[in-house]
Amino acid sequence: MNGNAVLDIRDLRVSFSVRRAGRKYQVRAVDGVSLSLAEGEVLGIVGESGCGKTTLGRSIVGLARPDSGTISFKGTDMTGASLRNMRLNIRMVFQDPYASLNPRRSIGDSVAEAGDINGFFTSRAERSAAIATTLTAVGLDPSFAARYPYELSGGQRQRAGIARTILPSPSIVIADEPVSALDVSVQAQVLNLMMDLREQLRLSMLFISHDLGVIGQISNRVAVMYMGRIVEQAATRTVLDDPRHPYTRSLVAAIPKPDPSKRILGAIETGEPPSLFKRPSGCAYAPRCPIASHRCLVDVPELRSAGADGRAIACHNA
Ligand SMILES: Nc1ncnc2c1ncn2[C@@H]1O[C@H](COP(=O)(O)OP(=O)(O)OP(=O)(O)O)[C@@H](O)[C@H]1O
Repeated sequence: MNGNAVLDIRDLRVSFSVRRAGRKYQVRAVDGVSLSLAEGEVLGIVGESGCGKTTLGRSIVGLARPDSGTISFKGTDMTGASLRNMRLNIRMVFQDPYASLNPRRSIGDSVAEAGDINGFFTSRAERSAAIATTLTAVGLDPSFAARYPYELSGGQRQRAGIARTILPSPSIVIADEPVSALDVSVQAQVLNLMMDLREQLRLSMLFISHDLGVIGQISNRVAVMYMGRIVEQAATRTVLDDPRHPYTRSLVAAIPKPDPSKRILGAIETGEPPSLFKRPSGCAYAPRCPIASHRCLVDVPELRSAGADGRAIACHNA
């Protein structure tokens, strides 16, 4: 395992049994993912809808059961065992704060829930003070404790959703598309809040998004996912300035750039979007890839380190 990693994932596989047109399929949502997250680091996970990003995040917080592989927090494997206290160290912010805020509970009760379940507060006064401090930390007035989710705007609700994940203060936050459902005008405010909290609380973060532009603003490193696998991983600047995997190139090309000299050429995809029901036998990206060769149709490329900057790529031809 990586020496200073707070989170280390090895060969994680998560699949679902799905019925379609009378037949039973095994959908491999996460198909052999390995990654590590260093203390204080923000690792962006990017890829299009259905590539397995959410399933990866959910399995780390114990909401999806892995078929195999290991998930270690500071060196202790969390798969299998019921390690409730350990789970408090890793919390998840969801795209839709309604998914984590119970509409019938006050914001204060929702924010305190993990602390309540785990006997974190020794008195009512301590609990109220912790709620007030946490609401203030996410930019909400302490009076929001008495309100209900329907009384809040989208941005305020996501702030409350974030407050819920930092009481008690965790080591790692998994943020799953935390700004995608918000108006563009409030997206930057919530991203800034997450960056401030990361610094103040010394959080490590897995930041999941389909939008490489958003990931670029917030992450130190990026892992690009395609059909359940990581196809390229490198420092954020390296990925944005010099993407090598043809899929990463198409994602970077899709970020609007005013300067034509910065546009990436030769990144046009062909073919159908992927379906996990028809996984190609070789490289999963080959049917859409502009540089695919015969080998790509039969031989699945492994993620291999490529270059001194920590870059790894899974491509025969990049
Ligand atoms: N509980 C489930 N039962 C069956 N299939 C599932 C389940 N959860 C996810 N899947 C399937 O696993 C695949 C990966 O889904 P996942 O939500 O992890 O992808 P994603 O990249 O997060 O996409 P999105 O951004 O649309 O949420 C998809 O094909 C999805 O339909």
